[in-house]
Amino acid sequence: MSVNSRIPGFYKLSPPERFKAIVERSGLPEGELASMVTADGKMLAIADRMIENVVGTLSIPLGVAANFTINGRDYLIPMATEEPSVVAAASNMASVARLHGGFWASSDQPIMISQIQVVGAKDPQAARLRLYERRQDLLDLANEQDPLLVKLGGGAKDIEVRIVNVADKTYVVLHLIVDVRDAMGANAVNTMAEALAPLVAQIACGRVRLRILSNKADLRLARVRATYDCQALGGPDVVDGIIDAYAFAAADPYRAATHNKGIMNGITAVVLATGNDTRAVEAGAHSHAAAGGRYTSLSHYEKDDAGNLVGTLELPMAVGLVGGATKTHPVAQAAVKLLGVKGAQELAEIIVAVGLAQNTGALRALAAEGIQKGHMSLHARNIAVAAGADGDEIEKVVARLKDEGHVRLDKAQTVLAELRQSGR
Ligand SMILES: CC(C)(COP(=O)([O-])OP(=O)([O-])OC[C@H]1O[C@@H](n2cnc3c(N)ncnc32)[C@H](O)[C@@H]1OP(=O)([O-])[O-])[C@@H](O)C(=O)NCCC(=O)NCCSC(=O)C[C@@](C)(O)CC(=O)[O-]
Ligand SMILES: NC(=O)C1=CN([C@@H]2O[C@H](COP(=O)(O)OP(=O)(O)OC[C@H]3O[C@@H](n4cnc5c(N)ncnc54)[C@H](OP(=O)(O)O)[C@@H]3O)[C@@H](O)[C@H]2O)C=CC1
Repeated sequence: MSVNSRIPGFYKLSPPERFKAIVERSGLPEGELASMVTADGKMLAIADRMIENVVGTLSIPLGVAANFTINGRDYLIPMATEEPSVVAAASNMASVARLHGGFWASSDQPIMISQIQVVGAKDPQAARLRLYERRQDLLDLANEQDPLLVKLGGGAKDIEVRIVNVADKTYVVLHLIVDVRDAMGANAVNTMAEALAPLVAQIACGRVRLRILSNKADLRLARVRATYDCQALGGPDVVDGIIDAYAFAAADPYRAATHNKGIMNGITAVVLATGNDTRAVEAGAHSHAAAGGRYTSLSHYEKDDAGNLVGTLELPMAVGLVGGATKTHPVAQAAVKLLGVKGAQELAEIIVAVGLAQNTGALRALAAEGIQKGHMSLHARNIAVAAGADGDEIEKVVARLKDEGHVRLDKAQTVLAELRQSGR
């Protein structure tokens, strides 16, 4: 059935009114869409302020990874993800890393880059130098936009001016380099870039087009290392298998994409749980993986003298504690409280530690028993539910699927039918 999606002023309705409108337009029974609107009134009101055209909320499971020690301190780490076995794998590797002191992490100052694109400058090379000559004026104007940030020790710190050539065009691109302290910083630096645009256009004798941050936040790297005990991982062959898996990802972009997806399983889950911008972090990660001109592994693995596995990971980590959904979503606020973090850099360090643990967990499984055993046995619960199992039936179906080694929907449906027929 086709739906007429033109709804003038849809955004002006309340969430219940919008829901009524989409039920009418969809032609579906209300009951089939009712799960969209299960949030309580308070949460619905919060959601309605967070984004546009809200009808309801989507609950994503929130797990807490155990066993993490980072820079000598223990953390309970909230992770929001829909994917089974992610939290288990992170907790598992954190307990192995713990045997050698856990994760050791560090991070750069929270520096973001905002880009101002100038088009039509007749003398781009000279324009570039004129912009450098006015560096202090530009920084002063930027800092007038955010006195609080400056008071906190942040603010615009420097400029860089690049020439970008595309076909027959030349753009003069000014980078405003801003210390955003405990913010993710997008809004803060975008405000500065927009305020600077007229002066930049005047100095460069061109016209400004884009004024927006770069998600290639490569001045804001977070890094982590951990030593995983050889025996606890399963022995020297597993360690060698992990190193082979890493070498494969380092050399082959097809494998690197999956390898890095495994890292992002952990990273995105913590970024989301803390109300941070998952797309910004993901864009930063993948641009970093391709920084050398060829897409490759974000992590590295090697052996120490005793044959233990040493894992390292380094990537941009633009996360904050003061802006975005971190301040407006009650679950994100609770997640930040549970972590007990004092600043954005500490949060960034925790997130990369989870990314490394997640990556090592997946590689260990791949190098040892294969991914399906652990992942699919935890996924079996989803399959049982998808087959229609309810209450006690779920664990019974899961047990049969695992015993018989087939975690598949058709098998789950057959098992469920048999259970119901036999009345067990
Ligand atoms: C799932 C495990 C850990 C089981 O592994 P296991 O050896 O059966 O676990 P165990 O029963 O010996 O328990 C060891 C520890 O794991 C944790 N653990 C164990 N079970 C649970 C559970 N049910 N719930 C929560 N935590 C669990 C827990 O910390 C536990 O310690 P304990 O608490 O007993 O002292 C293992 O099979 C594993 O790590 N598998 C890999 C899972 C994975 O990586 N999933 C990601 C999804 S696949 C993907 O998207 C990415 C990928 C794979 O393509 C990336 C790539 O290719 O690189
Ligand atoms: N490409 C991208 O990634 C884009 C992302 N976004 C979105 O931008 C949002 C993040 O922007 P962000 O600038 O972090 O958010 P906010 O603008 O909400 O927060 C930053 C502001 O908070 C104030 N502040 C208070 N205390 C501190 C502190 N300790 N450290 C730093 N600042 C402090 C500052 O001054 P003051 O109070 O004076 O403002 C600062 O400008 C996210 O929701 C993201 O999704 C938006 C556009 C593009």
